[in-house]
Amino acid sequence: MTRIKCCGMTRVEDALLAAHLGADAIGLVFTARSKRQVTIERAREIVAALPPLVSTVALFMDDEASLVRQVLEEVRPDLLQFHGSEKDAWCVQFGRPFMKAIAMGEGAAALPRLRDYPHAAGLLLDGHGYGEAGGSGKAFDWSLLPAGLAQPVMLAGGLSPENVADAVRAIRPWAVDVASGVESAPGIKDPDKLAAFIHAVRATDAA
Ligand SMILES: O=C(O)c1ccccc1NCC(=O)[C@H](O)[C@H](O)COP(=O)(O)O
Repeated sequence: MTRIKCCGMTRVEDALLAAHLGADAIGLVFTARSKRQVTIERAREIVAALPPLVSTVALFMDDEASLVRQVLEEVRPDLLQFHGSEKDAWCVQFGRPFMKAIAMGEGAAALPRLRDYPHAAGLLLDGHGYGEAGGSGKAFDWSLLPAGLAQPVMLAGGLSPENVADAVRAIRPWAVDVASGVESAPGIKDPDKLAAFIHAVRATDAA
């Protein structure tokens, strides 16, 4: 079964809808580099409203360790996700499971970085270029992915209700992740797109 993470939640109602439609995880973006940045207060409201067994992922991009610690203490996410040039040793300092995003936008030049995060619980492969923010809506060339990566792969970057079935069939990733492809505006989820995205993944799994 392909896990589904819906990222860039800024409203309680969107996070609840994603959960009730069957999303496995929601993402909360804390970096100021994002158009989907949430305050700690709003993040706490979202986390408190979620039903059990829906995971919460806190995202950062080259932020201060003090912000990560504050979020861990005050929001209590299940998983961290680092989106910038953070090194494996830096990510490990928090003693929590983390995903490392790898910018795949440069094509084959990005492949060596897939081996740089031995302590990551998984790799989130995104479509933007190195140093650029996530949530870009850019896809990358899925055929670049080497077989037999040691860590679970979360496929991201330009996924939408229209292309996610192809992505799941082509890659069979551990999980898929979407932000802009299910939005009407940055941080505002479109209920129809959200439902269509989750349905497309589940239908592909079942086929
Ligand atoms: O979503 C953001 O605004 C964002 C900004 C800075 C760093 C990371 C960010 N999002 C990370 C995600 O996990 C997104 O879901 C991922 O980049 C896919 O986005 P999209 O291509 O829009 O589906």
